[in-house]
Amino acid sequence: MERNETPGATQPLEWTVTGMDCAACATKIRGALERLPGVDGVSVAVMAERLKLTLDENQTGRDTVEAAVRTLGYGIVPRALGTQTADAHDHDHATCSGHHHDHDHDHAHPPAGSDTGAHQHVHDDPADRGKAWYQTGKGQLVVLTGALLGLAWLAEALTSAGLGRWAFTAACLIGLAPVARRAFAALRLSQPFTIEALMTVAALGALVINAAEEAALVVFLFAVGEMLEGVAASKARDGIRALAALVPKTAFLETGDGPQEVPADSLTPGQIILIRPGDRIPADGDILTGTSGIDESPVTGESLPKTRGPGDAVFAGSINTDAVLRVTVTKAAADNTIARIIRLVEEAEEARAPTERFIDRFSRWYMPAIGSIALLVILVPPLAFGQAWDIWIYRGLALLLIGCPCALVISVPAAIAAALSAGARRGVLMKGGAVIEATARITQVAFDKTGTLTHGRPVVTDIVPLNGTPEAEILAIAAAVEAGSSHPLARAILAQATAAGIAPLPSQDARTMPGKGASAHVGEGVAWVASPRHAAAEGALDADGLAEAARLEAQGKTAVALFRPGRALGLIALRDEPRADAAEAIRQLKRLGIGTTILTGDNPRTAAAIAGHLGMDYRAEMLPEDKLAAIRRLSETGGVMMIGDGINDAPALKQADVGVAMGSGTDVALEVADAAILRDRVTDVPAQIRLARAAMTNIHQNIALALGLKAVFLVTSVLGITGLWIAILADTGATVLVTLNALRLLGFQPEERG
Ligand SMILES: Nc1ncnc2c1ncn2[C@@H]1O[C@H](COP(=O)(O)OP(=O)(O)OP(=O)(O)O)[C@@H](O)[C@H]1O
Ligand SMILES: [Zn+2]
Repeated sequence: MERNETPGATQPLEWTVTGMDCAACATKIRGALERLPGVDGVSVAVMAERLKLTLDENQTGRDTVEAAVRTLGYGIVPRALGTQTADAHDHDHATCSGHHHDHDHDHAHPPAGSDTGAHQHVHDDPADRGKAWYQTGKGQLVVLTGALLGLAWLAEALTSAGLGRWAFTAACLIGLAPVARRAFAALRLSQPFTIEALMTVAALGALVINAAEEAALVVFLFAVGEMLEGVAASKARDGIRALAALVPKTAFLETGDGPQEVPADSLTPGQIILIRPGDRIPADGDILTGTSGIDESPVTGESLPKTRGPGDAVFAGSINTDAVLRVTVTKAAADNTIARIIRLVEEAEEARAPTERFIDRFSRWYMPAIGSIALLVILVPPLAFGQAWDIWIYRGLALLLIGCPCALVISVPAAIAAALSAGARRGVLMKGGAVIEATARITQVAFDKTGTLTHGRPVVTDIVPLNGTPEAEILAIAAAVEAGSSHPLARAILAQATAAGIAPLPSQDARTMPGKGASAHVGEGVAWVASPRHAAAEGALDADGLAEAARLEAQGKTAVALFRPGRALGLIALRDEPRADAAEAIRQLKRLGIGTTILTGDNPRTAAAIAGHLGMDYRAEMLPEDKLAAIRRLSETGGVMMIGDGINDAPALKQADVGVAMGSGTDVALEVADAAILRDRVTDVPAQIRLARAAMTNIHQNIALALGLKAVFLVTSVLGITGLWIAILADTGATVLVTLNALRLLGFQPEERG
């Protein structure tokens, strides 16, 4: 293993424990590490099949933790904070770019932020990733125990009775050795109740009561189960990781003497790259020249190519379909959108759902409880009722194997990992199991209007002069005021001024009043662009002006007033078209039994026009704090989801049970909310809810399946109907069934059917 000689010794380190295929193992190690004496500052997160340790850089603590992990029979590799496992360095090159600029520098360049290439290689390769099943440790145990079992059967068939029994005993002991070693290691860390311990006791016990053949079979089946579980668990995770392989390895950098091929992860913001038609885009950037169709399906899940031209943003991993583009790089490889999506989903897999935490606590007493019952079953009938020891020891041992909580422990994380991947591949990102659970319980969805139900690209439709102000002057002053604002209305007004060839006047002291308007010092004094209501409240808009604004608003437009102290200069009307699929989305939500409301800062007439068209409730003229209060009130009656564009709705998004940011490419969208919808599709809102509901149904099925099977075999074991190998088969079977069931979610189609 490679030690992490990171300078800056006080930095917390992330270590990844490898070689674990089973969430139950992970839970066990976490238990052990959390109770290690003399180690502070360790935080442990269980991921699908590995464990992430974060510990303060403290040499003794580090050594203790490392030693403990190794004693338990696992590997441990450092992972410096800020790096990610998302990079595709070890992935199959055949799946990359397809355009053959594969070069030998593919492996040479770690992304910015990782300290050496070697680490990259190490932590991108936890234990057995990418190996065929027979090359993994668990696979080899299966082959070994299987071969020994076969030999033992052969020995029994071909030779006299005695030899067969010895062969089975040998097969059992050899296969059991690595398992027993881990059981003892855990015991030393005061973890007596582990799966390995259960297995070891059961197999040794079976040898004692002369059931050598069955003991060998049990060891073999245990090995098979562990391996299958590992294969299935890594499937759930690979779905999202494969995205990274879509970013090409190299890029054509524009240099003084022509284009030069360089590694994609050496690109830095500001560089200019050339992208040929048919190539995948190697970096996030803005188009400098060229107009082409861009297929963004890997990033946003949107399969229809969109036409993008100068000034538009493009994402790494998208496909440039028809023309040469020159693109200015805006993000280094490590924080391009696709890397952030992958990192987000990986982190989301760590964030445990409430159900998962419950299962965790449950399995902590489950194993000891079953262990005690097994002991009673062994002791009571022979001692109290003079029954034969053999029979009851055998039944007790079978019961012990029932105590294995694998299926239960893996039931939740497997489903969650699969659901997160299924969502992410469609551009619906959810930050963890808790978000999935909350989404499944939503009864109300509140929409912000601008940029969510509408395109968020209003255009100026009318300019109404007041008090004899010329139109050109209205635009010039309004544009000057709005130059300091990023509000969609402000951008529309600036765009209109540019289109009319009017330069904004110089301005100073620009301010914005959230939910009301903007102001600045322009020319002779201060000027405002604000809602007509605010203009009237300031005494600048008279009854005639208000009536004129109302007339525009009744047409579904948004009117703003340009005014100076006590004097209105004009009205500007803007129109923002509803998204084509908004009505369909609202209809689908209703069919899911979910109430819908618009919460908008816009005026009631415009809001009514859109709400009426879409068939939903509305609340208008809401200041940001009113939206917050409205969400709070809605959440008294059930789960509330708030959909916003992630910029000015941050408080409301936080307040809601599930805050969803909508809109492709909005940087904040990925960070601020509980979930993000990357394609501009309102129908992804009902899709997200359907996916979450499907995930919860899946989780409940899994829990019922795991507990149900255990309950059945608990009874049949006590009654002596089923024996040792059925007990272990039931455990393995349940684990595999549960994982396979979870994997169904990977293919879930959240779009409404029929
Ligand atoms: N920069 C601005 N320029 C002009 N008017 C503004 C500006 N900011 C806010 N307003 C006025 O305040 C009103 C409310 O703004 P707010 O940003 O809260 O909501 P909105 O963007 O219109 O709609 P939604 O709340 O649905 O996103 C706007 O309709 C507009 O009349
Ligand atoms: Zn198990």
